[in-house]
Order: sequence, then C-alpha cells, then structure tokens
Amino acid sequence: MTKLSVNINKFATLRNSRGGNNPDVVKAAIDAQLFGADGVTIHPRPDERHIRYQDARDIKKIITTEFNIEGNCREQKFIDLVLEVKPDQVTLVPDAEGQLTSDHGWDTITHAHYLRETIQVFRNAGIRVSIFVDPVIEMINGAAETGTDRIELYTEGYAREYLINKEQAIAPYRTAAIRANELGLGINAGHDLDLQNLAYFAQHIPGLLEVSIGHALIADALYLGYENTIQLYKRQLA
Ligand SMILES: CC(=O)[C@@H](O)[C@H](O)COP(=O)(O)O
Ligand SMILES: NCC(=O)COP(=O)(O)O
Repeated sequence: MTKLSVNINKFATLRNSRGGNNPDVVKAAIDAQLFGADGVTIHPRPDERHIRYQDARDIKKIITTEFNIEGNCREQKFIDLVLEVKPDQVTLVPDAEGQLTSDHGWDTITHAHYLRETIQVFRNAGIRVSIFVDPVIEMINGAAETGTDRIELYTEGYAREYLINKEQAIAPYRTAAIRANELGLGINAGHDLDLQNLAYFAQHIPGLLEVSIGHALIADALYLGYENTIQLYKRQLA
C-alpha cells in the first residue's frame, strides 16, 4: 500500500507567526505517527520561514516511522543538515532562492553531472535519495542515469487539471510512472494532493510507494481534526 508521509511545515508556519512554541512541531510529528501516518516530511527552507534546521534535529530524536527531509541541495547548509540528521530519505528539490513554494522538477539532463555527484554523497551516508521531477519521459530517463533511488512526481499540474478533466490530468503521470517502473526507479509523489484528488491518483499510478502531503491535509485538520484527517487520507490510499 502507498505510504502517507505527513508534511508538517504548516505547523511551523503557525508557530513562527507568534514566536513561542505553539503549536509544537515535534508534537505534531509524534501525533502524526500516533494517528497512523507512515512517515513525516519536512522541507526546511534557507530563510527558515517555517521549519527551522533545529526542528529537523529535534524530530530525528522522536521519529519511529520514516523521516523524509526535502530541500534545495544547492545550499551547503542543507547538505550538512541532512548528513548530520541522517533521515531515512532525502528529497532533492531544485528550488530557486526565495521561492514561495516548490514549482518545478529537476532538469535531469542539464544537471545530470551535478545530480550524480550530489546523490552519491547522500547514498554513501546510507540515506535513500529521491529527486523531484515533472512527469516528462526525458526527465524520467535522465533521472535513471543519476543513480537516484526514487523520483518524486511533482503533482501540482495533476491537481490543477484534475478539476477540469481527470483522465487528461493523470495521463502524463501514468506514462511517467510506467517508464520509471521499467527503469527500476521507486516512485513517490507530492504537491497539492488532497482528499478530492488523492484516491484517483493512487489508483492510476502503478508502483506508487509514498505520497507526502502537507498544505491540504493541515487545512482539512482545522475543520476535521488532525487524527480524523490523517485517517481520511490513509483511507484514500487503501
Ligand atoms: C517539494 C514539495 O512539493 C513540497 O515540499 C512543498 O514544496 C512544500 O513546501 P512549502 O510548505 O514550503 O510550500
Ligand atoms: N513533497 C510534497 C509535500 O511534502 C507536500 O506538498 P503540499 O501537500 O504541501 O503541497
């Protein structure tokens, strides 16, 4: 079954808006696990506007499920943090500086050499590597050349198109997933997945190992409660 990794960035956004430690991001990670999540994702950004680097260290101490740290590996601070914390998985995202949120995958052809070298650094440390990619065949083929363990399909386009035409929305993702399976790449996915579009995505993507979901899940939790919401998302993957 596809694993649900809860992205807790938005707990940190709320905490940082007032200083102090409410809500407690470490407790958010503990509770996500308690409520049935298969893992916890964080995406520290260089300005630490939500997750702080220290949060990664603190979460590592309590994590009993899978810990996934996403971020921009062009930042040496990010590389150092991941090598220090040693999560189960690092997801490399080609964020530009000051970006509001992630909005594109790697060009795995242009950056093939850089990716190969960087991925090896993490793999040598025993950390599984996933790279964020658009559902484009050339990029999937390129990903296989980098030595990455997995790809994370960037699903913002799917989420947008799903509202108009779900068959059309899923088509490039399914084609990309079939190719990734042929190449022996593991498949994760994330960005803008929600209660409306998740089940259809999971049903049509062969070999989908993990989804990481934050924004919509935390927004739903405000109305439905954190435990109930995690259970509802899990059910979409059953
Ligand atoms: C890579 C990805 O799609 C997510 O990590 C997403 O970018 C969440 O980051 P923010 O919470 O900073 O928007
Ligand atoms: N990798 C995607 C992620 O962690 C969460 O993205 P979103 O659900 O906050 O859009």
